[in-house]
Amino acid sequence: MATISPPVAAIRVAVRDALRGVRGHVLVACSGGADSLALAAAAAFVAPRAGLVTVDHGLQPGSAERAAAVVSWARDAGLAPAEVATVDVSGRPGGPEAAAREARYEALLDAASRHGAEAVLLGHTRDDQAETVLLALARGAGPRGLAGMPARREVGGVPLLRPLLDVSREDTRKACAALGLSPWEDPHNADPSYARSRVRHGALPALVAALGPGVVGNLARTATLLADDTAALDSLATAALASARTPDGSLSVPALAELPRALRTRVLHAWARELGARPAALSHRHVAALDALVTAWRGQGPTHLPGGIAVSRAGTHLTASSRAGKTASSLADGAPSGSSPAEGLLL
Ligand SMILES: Nc1ncnc2c1ncn2[C@@H]1O[C@H](COP(=O)(O)OP(=O)(O)OP(=O)(O)O)[C@@H](O)[C@H]1O
Repeated sequence: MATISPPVAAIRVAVRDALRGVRGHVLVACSGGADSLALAAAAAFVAPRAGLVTVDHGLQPGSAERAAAVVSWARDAGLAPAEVATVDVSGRPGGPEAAAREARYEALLDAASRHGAEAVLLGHTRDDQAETVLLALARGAGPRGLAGMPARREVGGVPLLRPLLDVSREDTRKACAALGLSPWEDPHNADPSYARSRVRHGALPALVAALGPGVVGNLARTATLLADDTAALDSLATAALASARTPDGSLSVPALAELPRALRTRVLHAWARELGARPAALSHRHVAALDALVTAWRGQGPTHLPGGIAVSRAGTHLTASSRAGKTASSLADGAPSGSSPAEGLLL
């Protein structure tokens, strides 16, 4: 009897576990790299119905050929539908990486809705999670950033699943080798002009050399622990925001002032997003300035948030207005920043 290689088996188990309760059709987002190729091969084996989408960003020579090769493999592997989504990344805000990511997620969500997929599967591994945590630590992120990438997150009504967050990158490579698959090597992954690449090839190996091989798994575990804490605090903050709200859409300063800082800053962050501040542009400085309107009030002027929103203290209320002259309640109703569901997604 043929034996299955342990990495292939481990990845199939991880995918099966992630799909527990999913009866319908799922789509694998596959770049052709080892991680998502191993994921797609496992999904073809364990999912009741799985298809594949590969996004062609048109940013590298040969990207169309790569996409066509991935789709051709997927059809042979029994994944249906298997399709290329071609995206235009020009004219989007942020750097080229952020633009490509946003365009990619939009295309994936669009494919999911066209095909009525119950979920989209992404190939992020434990190593990607450890890199994400290190990058977050280095930029001084709070618990939300240190919580890394969620195993499940709903965006625009579509669950995005990451079944491989407990699987090492080495195992996805071994699985591909065991299955006779030749993954595509993304040249960006080795390009030292990207911080993630420097973490992958420099910082993380140095930490492993200094502290031992458990570092990668431990960083990833930190993300899981903080994700639990963050989810609990977020639900408390949602309730606290509802209690601090007044009928005209402003927030009650006394209600905010009595909250512990950890909750208050979450409430203010959530309110700023609701008012239309783009998540990617909203920094801890904006939230600290909002907090000062509550806790360090000395008659200061308004706090300006990304998206042309100004928040002022008026007596015992925080009120918001936009450059266009809208007030807090109409701002919150209208999602004025034009943000897409894919914006602000953590990769
Ligand atoms: N061009 C693409 N088309 C479809 N999905 C993609 C594409 N690029 C990335 N993805 C999805 O996002 C995940 C993370 O991609 P990223 O490039 O950040 O990591 P990676 O470790 O290089 O992954 P991989 O080895 O699968 O390319 C991939 O595993 C895949 O699910």
